[in-house]
Amino acid sequence: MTSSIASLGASPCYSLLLKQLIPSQSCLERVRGSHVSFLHSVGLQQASRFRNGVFERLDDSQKSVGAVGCVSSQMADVARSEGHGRRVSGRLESVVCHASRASSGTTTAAEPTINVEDFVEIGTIAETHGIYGELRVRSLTDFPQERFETPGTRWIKRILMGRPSITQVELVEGREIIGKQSSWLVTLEGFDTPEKASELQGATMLVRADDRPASLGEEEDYIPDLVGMDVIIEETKEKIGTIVDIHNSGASDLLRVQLTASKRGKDVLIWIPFVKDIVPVVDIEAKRVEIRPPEGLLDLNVPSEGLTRKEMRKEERKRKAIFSAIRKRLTALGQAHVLDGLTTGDETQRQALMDQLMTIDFGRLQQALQHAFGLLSSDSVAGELQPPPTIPQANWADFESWTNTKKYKKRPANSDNDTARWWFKGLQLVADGEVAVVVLAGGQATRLGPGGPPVKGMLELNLPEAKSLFEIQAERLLLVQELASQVYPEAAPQIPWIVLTSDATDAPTRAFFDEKEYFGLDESQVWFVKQDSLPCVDLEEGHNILLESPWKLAVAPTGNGGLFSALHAQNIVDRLSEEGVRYVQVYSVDNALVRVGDPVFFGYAHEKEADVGVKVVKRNSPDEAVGVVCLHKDSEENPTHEDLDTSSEDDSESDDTDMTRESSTSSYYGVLEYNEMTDTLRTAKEGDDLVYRAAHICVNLFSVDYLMKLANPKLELGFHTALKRIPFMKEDESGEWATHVPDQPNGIKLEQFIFDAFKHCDPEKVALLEVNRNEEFAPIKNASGEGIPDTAETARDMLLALQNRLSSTSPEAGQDGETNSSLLRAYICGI
Ligand SMILES: CC(=O)N[C@H]1[C@@H](OP(=O)(O)OP(=O)(O)OC[C@H]2O[C@@H](n3ccc(=O)[nH]c3=O)[C@H](O)[C@@H]2O)O[C@H](CO)[C@@H](O)[C@@H]1O
Repeated sequence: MTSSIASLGASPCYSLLLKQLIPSQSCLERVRGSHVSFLHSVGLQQASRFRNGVFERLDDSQKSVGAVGCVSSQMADVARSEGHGRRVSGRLESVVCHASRASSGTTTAAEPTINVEDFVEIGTIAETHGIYGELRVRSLTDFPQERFETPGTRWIKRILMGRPSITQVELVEGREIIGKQSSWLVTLEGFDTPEKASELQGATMLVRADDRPASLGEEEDYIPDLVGMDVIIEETKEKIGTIVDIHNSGASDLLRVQLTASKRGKDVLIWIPFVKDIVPVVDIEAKRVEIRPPEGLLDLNVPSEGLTRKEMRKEERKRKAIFSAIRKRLTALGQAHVLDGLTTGDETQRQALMDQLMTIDFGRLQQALQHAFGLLSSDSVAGELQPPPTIPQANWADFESWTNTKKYKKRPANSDNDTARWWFKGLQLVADGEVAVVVLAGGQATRLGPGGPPVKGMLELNLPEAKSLFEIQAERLLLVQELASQVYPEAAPQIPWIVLTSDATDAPTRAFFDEKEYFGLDESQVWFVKQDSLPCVDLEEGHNILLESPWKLAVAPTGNGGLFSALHAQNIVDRLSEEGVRYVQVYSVDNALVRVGDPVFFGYAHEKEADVGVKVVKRNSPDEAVGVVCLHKDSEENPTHEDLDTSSEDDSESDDTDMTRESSTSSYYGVLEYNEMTDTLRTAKEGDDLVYRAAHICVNLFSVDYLMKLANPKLELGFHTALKRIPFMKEDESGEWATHVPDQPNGIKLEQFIFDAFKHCDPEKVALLEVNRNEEFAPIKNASGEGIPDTAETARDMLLALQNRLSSTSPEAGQDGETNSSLLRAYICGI
């Protein structure tokens, strides 16, 4: 019972390989694993800590219920996403094939009832392809050739009328699509038109569980074999529970184990890393695994033995009270339909719905809707608009020639070369630990299409050495740290790199950083911060919340402006301030040329005593999909920097009345987003130039003082609406749940935009800086394609062009400052 799992990540020979039919990365990729990713993956950071090779539980008063709730909610998520909900509940549910089978080509009604558990999932059907009804399938199996190329019988699982329906189909042929993720095009008999094939969009493809794949390798196990196995303590031979599922956290596999009721209380589930050190014996014949749990592992999430019945009843009452408040609120908001799932489904599904409801701030949803529709019903660009006055430029051409002289290592106090002066001031701020960087890597990454990676930052650019966006950005951070410590040798700066993630991107991003060993950065300097999500609503009057299933609300991340509430909720701004950080650069992950930790930007903002910094480039054409920076002279009721001086604590008394004061006039910077601009503004010209030509490239800067000010709830950013096609389920008049896949936008996602935070800053404290688009702006917004702008290919070409241009001016060999100069070039090139 004393073995440590701290060493597990280091030694692949400890690993057991899983061949599995549920989502996984390749087996070899999953042999790593560490306590950090394990804890993250099960969401237990707050309930436990790992120290000296031992899992410790935190303060008894907080941990148990929270941790159990957290895990049960995660369980439910995994169960839903992998379609194993019934397995968890331990019930075999008979599923009657529905009438829809008859309309599905060659589907058959030969079997009146089918057990879901007789099948395993091999893929999900993403979309139709071409005019002959081909279907694009995302592989969930380790045997894709066998499953998607070999003709024969397969099965399709859909949710029809709120229930799983399984139908038989015949695979005619299939072929692989080369891309970042496994994806296959398959043809199914009878589905020979796009219309017919579209009936299967969103469905899951199955094979019978007894349809075993080709032989497994040594020490490889088939996940369906593991489920249901007994879990035995190797040392004592005591049975402690049963495996109910396997979850792949990206970095390692985790066994979900239901503890034996008499031992640990009812329905307690724990996670056990599936690595050889902890699970040394897997006996398929005897249907048992033997484990050697590190101290403390089995106690995670188990209700404390110290928790008295009274305390447990108290917790239960508290939970009921919270839930009753949610019910009332939903009823008052006219959204009580989201509770319908509580009267159907099994216990796990109902629990999942309850857990999700408890995580949603419905008051915030209501405010967001009011704000968004207020904004829509009035003219969103009301008030007087002006382009910004003359914007200073970062002049790299001058800077480059300057760095080729022996002055490079000097620290000019007052250079008349602005860019050089800003650069050195910025390096000093870096050396003194006064800067941090945020990468906006939340959202849903849907625009890169089905072949794209799960997270934009993982996108690899096809450079001479393939590198992901995250890697390019991390290297720049390392370079700028190095450059600062060469000029200030006493310093060894570590710039905090804050990674904004969302529900969709959090787990894969963490796993990727783990797998890539933080790209050479110190793990402690990378801080992950997950943004909130809000429910999506339908377009119709009343704006009902859309349901993904009877037990799951459709939710979406709150836009990149969700950064601010996430930073405050997780105390990041306080932490930055305590660590002496004064400026934070915030940039979009999808810009391949972004100068991460740019000393010029920091130095410039510092010199201007700015609270907000905004990099812009000249807008290419009226049709370019970029927001434009402009100055508003507005008259409205919302508070701006002139209405509120939040620096004084004493303001609190007058706050409420201030909020309802009559409108005032003030000016502030903002960005008109490309899809919110009128044609007149978009195309307005002054001679040959566009009037609104300062394109927002989503590389901004905020002082920590200003971030503190934004914590004032009255300065919460407003919400914008994004119209989307959102598949949903709805109960019809006969009480059956039906899936709807709209072909037109039917729903609304509510989003905050990062640049709306400029509004609360005195324009005098906003420092705009024009940079060269060829050097600093290579956005990746679209999936690759002939003539398509802003793709991985266009970004790669820009990086290579910049590198070629700079290498033609390489410093002379042996010249003083050569090393620094080449580091500088590497920083400027980005590769
Ligand atoms: C709202 C916003 O900033 N729009 C800017 C964004 O447009 P764009 O249309 O790219 O804006 P998106 O909101 O899609 O994404 C911007 C960045 O924010 C991140 N993200 C997005 C949503 C979310 O909930 N969480 C999150 O972190 C994305 O990962 C991305 O890194 O970049 C363009 C330049 O390329 C600018 O001209 C636009 O003004």
